[in-house]
Amino acid sequence: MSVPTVVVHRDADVLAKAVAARIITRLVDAQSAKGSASLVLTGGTVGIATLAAIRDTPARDAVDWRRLDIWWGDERFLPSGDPERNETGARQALLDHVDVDPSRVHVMAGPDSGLSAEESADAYATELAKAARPEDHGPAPSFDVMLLGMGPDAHVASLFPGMPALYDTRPAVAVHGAPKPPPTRITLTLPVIQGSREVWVVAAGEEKSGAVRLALEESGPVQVPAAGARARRRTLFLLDRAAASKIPPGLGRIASP
Ligand SMILES: O=C(O)[C@H](O)[C@@H](O)[C@H](O)[C@H](O)COP(=O)(O)O
Repeated sequence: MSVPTVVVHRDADVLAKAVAARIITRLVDAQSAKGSASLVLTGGTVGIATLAAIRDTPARDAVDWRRLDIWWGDERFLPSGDPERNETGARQALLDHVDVDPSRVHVMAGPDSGLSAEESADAYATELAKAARPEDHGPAPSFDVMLLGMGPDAHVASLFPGMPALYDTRPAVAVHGAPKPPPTRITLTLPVIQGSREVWVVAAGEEKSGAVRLALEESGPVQVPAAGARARRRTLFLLDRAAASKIPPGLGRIASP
């Protein structure tokens, strides 16, 4: 697994715009090389602000949105269209504004599908397996970019410290009793996160600074899930100055103006 590289931006607004530019470039490169690309979205303020920044970037038209597979790292187990769903936020911020292929937008089903949370997670795992290629060497695609927001408790996706999902080796699982509402969620698990080509953890604000430090040190992923957010090829921690304020000197930090 790759050692994280840290890039620090002035504030949350510049961070979102910088991550947006980085995503556009990464998707264009992947599509040029392979003919298609895959992107895993996250909920949370930075995750959604990044999507809105992509929407507002003229260079977004360099991406062939029809040849992009869009997945989610986690989802709140709520009915389709619920404003609290990560899917709803992503559609409003970006997906409703670009010409995505609906068959390549892979949503995690909510209760209105008639599935339980467990059944929804199993259905997603099946969809992941169908999309996996032999060269991915696993039960899910080796995603070009997996975006992960991070909570002040160092959770990523809906992998919260000490909870059973962190011990689960299935690709996607249901979460009950999540400390961040709503309590019932669907999440990818660490093996799928770690099978990605690139993982980008995005975080802004002083309240994330302690979790950032723990995540960059050799912490255990059960207590510090973001410490398990490591990719096959490249792991980035894309932060604002406030979230980076407790990083020990020399820990892979590349400061930007
Ligand atoms: O469903 C969710 O809530 C997210 O997927 C979650 O993992 C989020 O990314 C972090 O909690 C950070 O959220 P903030 O950026 O809003 O602090």
